[in-house]
Amino acid sequence: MAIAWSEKASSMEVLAMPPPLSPPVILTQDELKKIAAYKAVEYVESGMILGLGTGSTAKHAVDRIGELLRQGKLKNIVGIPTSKQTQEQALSLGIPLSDLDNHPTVDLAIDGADEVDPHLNLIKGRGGSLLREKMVEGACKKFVCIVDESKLVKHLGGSGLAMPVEVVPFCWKFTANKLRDVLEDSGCVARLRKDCKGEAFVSDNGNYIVDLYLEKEMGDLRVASDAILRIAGVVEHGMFLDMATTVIVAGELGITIKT
Ligand SMILES: O=C[C@H](O)[C@H](O)[C@H](O)COP(=O)(O)O
Repeated sequence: MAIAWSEKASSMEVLAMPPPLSPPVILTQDELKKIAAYKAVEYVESGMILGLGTGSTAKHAVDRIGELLRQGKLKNIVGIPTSKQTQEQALSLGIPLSDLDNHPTVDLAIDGADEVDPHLNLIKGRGGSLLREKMVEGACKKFVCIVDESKLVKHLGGSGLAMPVEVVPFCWKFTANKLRDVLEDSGCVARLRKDCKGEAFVSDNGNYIVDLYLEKEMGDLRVASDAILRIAGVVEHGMFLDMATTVIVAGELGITIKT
């Protein structure tokens, strides 16, 4: 039985996969995402107000919730989508939807992440949905994050991929330069995210995304978070600190649940 992480955790549960068949079954990354998502949906109970995450992992969870509703195994669910994309998916599956104005407290949210550190801090937003995700997941009693093992990092930014920051379009270069300056000690490079046509990517909220690439660790994440949020022009960043209550990791050797 393998444990994906050896770092400090308040509790850890490792669910062993059956002994490997011969020849061993190699699961794709998408199959691992689906395994994590289905496991998370086991936490859903009838009558819950549910935060519905965004991205290729969360999509499996939303599909599964729709399936269980159709089968009558779940009842009276109200979904709070974290993006227009998830809203469309949920509507197509017949999941009743609402919003935070009408349901300011959410029982449970299930969502993916781009990076997970050993303390369950996350980077999210590489799909561009970080602001609504942070609002919905910040309103949750329980936030179950679902990832395949490729998302595990020793420290946030450690994958070498982007740490997204949502900014207002007005003078975005000014804001991007301020972001770079604030994270100068981490060797920060700031780039405006572009869409497939080479135009500025526009979020569901009409904002731009500046992607930060870090050569070194950010140090104290709370300090970095506060410094970023103090920049006029920043709407929100993709660090989700102390928000996930559970992380379900699917890997080749089984599922690991960290709380
Ligand atoms: O903006 C996108 C969201 O934060 C996603 O939850 C995150 O990027 C993970 O996406 P995926 O499950 O597709 O890797």
